Amino acid sequence: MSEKIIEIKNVHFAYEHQKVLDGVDLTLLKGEFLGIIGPNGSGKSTLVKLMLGLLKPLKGEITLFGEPVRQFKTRSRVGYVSQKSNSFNRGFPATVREVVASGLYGRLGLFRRMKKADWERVDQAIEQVGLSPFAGRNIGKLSGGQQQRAFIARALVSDPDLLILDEPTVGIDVKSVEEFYQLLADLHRNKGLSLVLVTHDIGVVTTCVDRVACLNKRLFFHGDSQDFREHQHEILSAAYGHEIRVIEHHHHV
Ligand SMILES: Nc1ncnc2c1ncn2[C@@H]1O[C@H](COP(=O)(O)OP(=O)(O)OP(=O)(O)O)[C@@H](O)[C@H]1O
Repeated sequence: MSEKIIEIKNVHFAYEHQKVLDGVDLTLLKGEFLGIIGPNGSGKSTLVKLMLGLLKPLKGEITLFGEPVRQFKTRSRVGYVSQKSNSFNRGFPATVREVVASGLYGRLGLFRRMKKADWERVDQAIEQVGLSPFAGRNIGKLSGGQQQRAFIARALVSDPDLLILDEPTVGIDVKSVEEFYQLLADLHRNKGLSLVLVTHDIGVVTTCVDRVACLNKRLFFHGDSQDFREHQHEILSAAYGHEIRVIEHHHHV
């Protein structure tokens, strides 16, 4: 059987008195690409923070690479790009190379000097996301889509086995979004990376990912994207609470 990268069992969570997650069970196997969808405020980012051990469940268990997440120490195995990564101040004084290098600090310790081999890894990660021509440019002087690629490179520089992306395409134009999904599909296919993508783009989950989780406090669906496609109308109406029309996207990945 494939290795379980993430296992979430009967997880409940509340902020003060507001119940946000109610009995969620979810598994991510090695090499899987999971898309998490759900309406605004349905608990997606909270679930991601629980997966990362940044929040503690009220009830239930979460393991990462087979270890209880709160005790998990090998942080470099997990790359995380949060929703807010790209709300960067235009004047922020760091180059793409420096921002990407900061992804190694967790492993190296903030004050250890970067060696030549470390800078080579940085440049390799920058190349992987197609940003080599911008490596020396100030991060604030890139477009939103390019900045997002820089944050992916920062998450990739420690060579993680798992990449978690929380709504990474907010505020990015259609063409850059297409390229971005292409990049994720390549990483998934060619590097065997396990991926979790939180998105509002239902078209993407029906075309790019292997597995879909549809959340609104509890899971309304967790299964293969093919099954999701066949039943998406019922699943989405149940989870979003009203009839929604899915606009078909054709992502060429
Ligand atoms: N730090 C917090 N303190 C109190 N309530 C919070 C906090 N973070 C989120 N919430 C509330 O918990 C609920 C779930 O929020 P969460 O961010 O997990 O949803 P989401 O599905 O990621 O939403 P969106 O799609 O809008 O980003 C929301 O009602 C939100 O207002």
